[in-house]
Amino acid sequence: MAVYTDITELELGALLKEYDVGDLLSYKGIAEGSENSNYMLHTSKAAFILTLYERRVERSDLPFFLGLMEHLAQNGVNCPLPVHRRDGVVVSEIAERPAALITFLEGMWLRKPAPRHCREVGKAMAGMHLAGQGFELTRPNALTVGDWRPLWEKAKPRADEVEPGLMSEVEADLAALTEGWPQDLPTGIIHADLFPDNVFFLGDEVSGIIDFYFACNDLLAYDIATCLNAWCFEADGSYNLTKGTALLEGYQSVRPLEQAEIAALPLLARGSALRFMLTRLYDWLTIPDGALVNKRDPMEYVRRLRFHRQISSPSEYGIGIK
Ligand SMILES: Nc1ncnc2c1ncn2[C@@H]1O[C@H](COP(=O)(O)OP(=O)(O)O)[C@@H](O)[C@H]1O
Ligand SMILES: N[C@@H](CCOP(=O)(O)O)C(=O)O
Repeated sequence: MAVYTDITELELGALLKEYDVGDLLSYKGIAEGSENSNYMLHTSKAAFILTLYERRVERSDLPFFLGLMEHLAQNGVNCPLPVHRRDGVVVSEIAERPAALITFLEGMWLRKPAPRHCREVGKAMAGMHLAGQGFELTRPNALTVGDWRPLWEKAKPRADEVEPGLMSEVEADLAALTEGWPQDLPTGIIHADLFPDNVFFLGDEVSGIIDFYFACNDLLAYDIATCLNAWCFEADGSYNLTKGTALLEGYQSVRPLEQAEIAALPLLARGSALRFMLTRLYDWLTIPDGALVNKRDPMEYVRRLRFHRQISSPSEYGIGIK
């Protein structure tokens, strides 16, 4: 689930008076998601999502996230559009949380994406990277290579509870990634959490991208690495080369990769696997059992890490260097 904060009809009715969105007809909490509280709203004019920002979202980052959605939507990306209040402001407050009203996107996320969907998400991601050019605000990635060590130090003492030997295994990854992390690759706006649950489809077409709350300026190819991890592995932990090839071909049909980006993929994929393993591990160890929050299995990403460690060429992901 992700409804950390309850809101009353009275509070919501009062909030909606600030907007020109009609009268409240119904609202309900949305079980999916993990970071923020989300409510689905129907008003006499349309359907909306109200997000209350809860966990890893800093209030000072909201102008970046909401401004980015507006910029991307204006530049051809199907993503939610933040609704401005009558006074022009987009960040409101309800139940002592910062909150924003955004437009509702049709579609559903795919539990079992096929190669054709991976191709489409590759295209959509490249389109988003191009559309991000020209966005005037910047935000450094708060979960990149230099941020992994402090997160790891918090989880490390109990890591072997999850899997014996994990502590030394991760230490070796951190050392290798810190040493070899690429610096001189093309940068821009990345989504940084483009998992299947953040991409909506209508039939076989991408109908929208949501959840920009990790978006930042970073290496564009790092976003691709995250997608390879999130879209191209099977439930048994094996890499699906057909899906990887489709995703990379889809991406390149919109934005061809530089040779250096292709060469860096194994390291970037390993780094991205470590990043998601670390946040999952931290949550796994700190969120009490029985809490109404989706706890995601860190071992899924430990297995990805093991796969990336033994890669000797990007061709194993489905792309060759010329
Ligand atoms: N703009 C939107 N249109 C339709 N549904 C949305 C929209 N934004 C969020 N949702 C719904 O809310 C769920 C959680 O949203 P998400 O942004 O992923 O939350 P979190 O940041 O907590 O992970 C999504 O899986 C989807 O069902
Ligand atoms: N995608 C991340 C967790 C963030 O969840 P989201 O619901 O905000 O996409 C993971 O799988 O670890």
